[in-house]
Amino acid sequence: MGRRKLVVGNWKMNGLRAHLPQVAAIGAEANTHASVEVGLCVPATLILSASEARGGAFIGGQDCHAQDSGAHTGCLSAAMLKEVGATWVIVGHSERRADQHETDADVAAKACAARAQGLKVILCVGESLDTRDAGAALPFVLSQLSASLPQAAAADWLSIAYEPVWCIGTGRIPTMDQISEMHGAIRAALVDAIGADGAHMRILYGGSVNAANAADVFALADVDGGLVGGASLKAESFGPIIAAAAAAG
Ligand SMILES: O=C(CO)COP(=O)(O)O
Repeated sequence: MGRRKLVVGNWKMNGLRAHLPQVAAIGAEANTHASVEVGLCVPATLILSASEARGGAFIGGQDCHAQDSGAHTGCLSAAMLKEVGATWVIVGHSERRADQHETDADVAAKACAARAQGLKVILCVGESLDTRDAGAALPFVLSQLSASLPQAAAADWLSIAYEPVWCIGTGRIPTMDQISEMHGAIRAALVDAIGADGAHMRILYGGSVNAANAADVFALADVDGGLVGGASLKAESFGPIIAAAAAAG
């Protein structure tokens, strides 16, 4: 479908100014693989300096509030992220759904708020191990997707990340068949929900992506790239993942 591969690092609560050389090195890797869109979602404290060091990579935030401003101590609006250089933001990461009790409706509202500021959005979905073991992964993820999907969802500003919770930071990944099945089901659900544009929306896989498994994952039909945690913290581990996406075309 001509979908450009998208590979995004999620630094989570990692990174101080001392790590900015890694942003520059990853930005340089991005420049050598221009066929791939590369980004880094860094802690909010690093967005400004990372956006000055970013090279060919875009810089994003890891969450935003659904409101533009107000009495929400400790929260950041999409406008605030944008002002310091973010062009993308992740919403609905499973760690926020678990730790901050974010609901599907919260996630949809955050995505809309980001869109209103002109930010591009990665919306995360994924099942727990219990749900997977109960044989309910597919219906769970599809229902989470449908309830989290923002109004006016469109491929030019929204991407989906399938991140099974049991694969995040565990070194485990689903089988290639399981990833294919889920991405195919998400693709069909997107086309169902938003029409033909759903065929253009990028669907990323996330959860223990590394240099050893990236080529196999990125070769799957409906996998349009990855959302990478631990392996994105250093250019030496993220670079080969970017290269694998470039090779997968
Ligand atoms: O949660 C993730 C990215 O958002 C995945 O993290 P890991 O790549 O460290 O498993």
